Amino acid sequence: MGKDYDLIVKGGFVALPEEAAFLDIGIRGGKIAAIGAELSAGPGIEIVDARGKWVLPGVVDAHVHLNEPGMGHWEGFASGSAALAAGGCTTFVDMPLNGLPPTVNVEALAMKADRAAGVSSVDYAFWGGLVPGNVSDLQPLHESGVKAFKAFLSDPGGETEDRFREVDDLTLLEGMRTIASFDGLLGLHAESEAITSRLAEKAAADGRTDAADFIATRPVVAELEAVGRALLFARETGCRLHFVHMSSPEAVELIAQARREGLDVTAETCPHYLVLSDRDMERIGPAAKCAPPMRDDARRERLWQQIAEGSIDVIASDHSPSPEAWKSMEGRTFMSAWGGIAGAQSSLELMLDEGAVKRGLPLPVIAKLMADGPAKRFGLDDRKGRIAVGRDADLAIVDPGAAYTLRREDLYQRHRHSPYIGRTFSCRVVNTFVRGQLVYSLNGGGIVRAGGGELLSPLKERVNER
Ligand SMILES: NC(=O)NC(NC(N)=O)C(=O)[O-]
Ligand SMILES: [Zn+2]
Ligand SMILES: [Zn+2]
Repeated sequence: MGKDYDLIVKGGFVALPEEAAFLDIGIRGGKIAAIGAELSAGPGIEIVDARGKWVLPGVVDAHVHLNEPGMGHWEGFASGSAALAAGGCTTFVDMPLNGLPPTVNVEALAMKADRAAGVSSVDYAFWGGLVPGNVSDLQPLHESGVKAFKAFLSDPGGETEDRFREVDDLTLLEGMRTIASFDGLLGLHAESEAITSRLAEKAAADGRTDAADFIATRPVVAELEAVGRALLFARETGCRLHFVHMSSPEAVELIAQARREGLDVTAETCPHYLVLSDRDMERIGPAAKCAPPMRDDARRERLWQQIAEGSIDVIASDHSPSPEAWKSMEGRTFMSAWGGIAGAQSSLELMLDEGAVKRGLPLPVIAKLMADGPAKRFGLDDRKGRIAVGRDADLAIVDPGAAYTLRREDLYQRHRHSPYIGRTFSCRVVNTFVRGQLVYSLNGGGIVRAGGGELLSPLKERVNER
């Protein structure tokens, strides 16, 4: 007779969907086979002692930019997935931009899948892009397994000719009609190009280049206008929408209202909008630059309330790395520095520290925002997102007593800048399991199993055979 389990994670404080409790998790063949108070450990079963630890479902980070193909010198699937694993993430969904070519047709998708295969340490899926001129590529991309489409309403930035571009209103409308026709999902970077670009021009003309000036070029109203316009188009087309990196509680409220009216729409925010403010952007400098910018403390606290009220569906890192030179004030200004936070490794620890420890949010709430919520929204919940029998054994084990101060050398990403360097965390990810395999061990050598990640929606034969 075969053994009941390959592995038992014993005695941890386990975040189930509805409650957290001291439980054992039995794992067999990479899946969760049993959850119980005292699972019996027969001969040959490996035991992981999780007493005194928190056991959470592995984070599903639905918003990262790992930059391959073409921009692997900025990040890459190996280094980016290592940082994610060290932060308790077991699945990511990679954005269609910042790599070259951008993922706006099936050919580009196949190139990206090639680069990730055998390289990523955690499981993954892909976004496709909606840009001017590619509406006819949306259905083929959908059939090739992209989990959602991304469009920018404002200029995504970057300097190359063939970079990802923002949509005009007609492209957005027609794209939404097409995506609705196959019941796909559209994710939006929602800031008004008309407002932000004119304010940026004026600032440039006046020689205003510092952090406060940058923040002033991207006001809350620019987010509200873009969200409002997209919701109007969603009413018109029936397209399902996901608003990425919402920075203001006003925008989250607009989305919540639309949902009450029956629209199929979700809101994402990121740890940086919850733990950093506009003042922190000024204090930290370009490592804390992103768009939309961080807001004032009152808005930040209101976002935490909206989390407690259930108005926010997804927390994602928006890990958008760049070389150090792009984040330096040498030869640059805050205004010309790269916009993007390279914080993937810290997402779960930030949410646990600031959410669970400081604000008393239950672990299941954090688990829902960081694993179950994104898994559901991005169609990965057949395998991912929960600690439940039958799901993949993807686990993040956190030591709630392992306070530490983040140093550059702790980071696994390619370029070691982060707005959180020097920050003291009250807890730390100690082990990350993907499908029952230990991938990251804080005290046992860091990344102990590289390159074992799987593409969750394999490209069709047709694509591979090209
Ligand atoms: N080109 C980017 O990666 N942009 C990202 N940058 C941010 N958020 O500052 C994003 O998601 O918009
Ligand atoms: Zn964005
Ligand atoms: Zn992004």
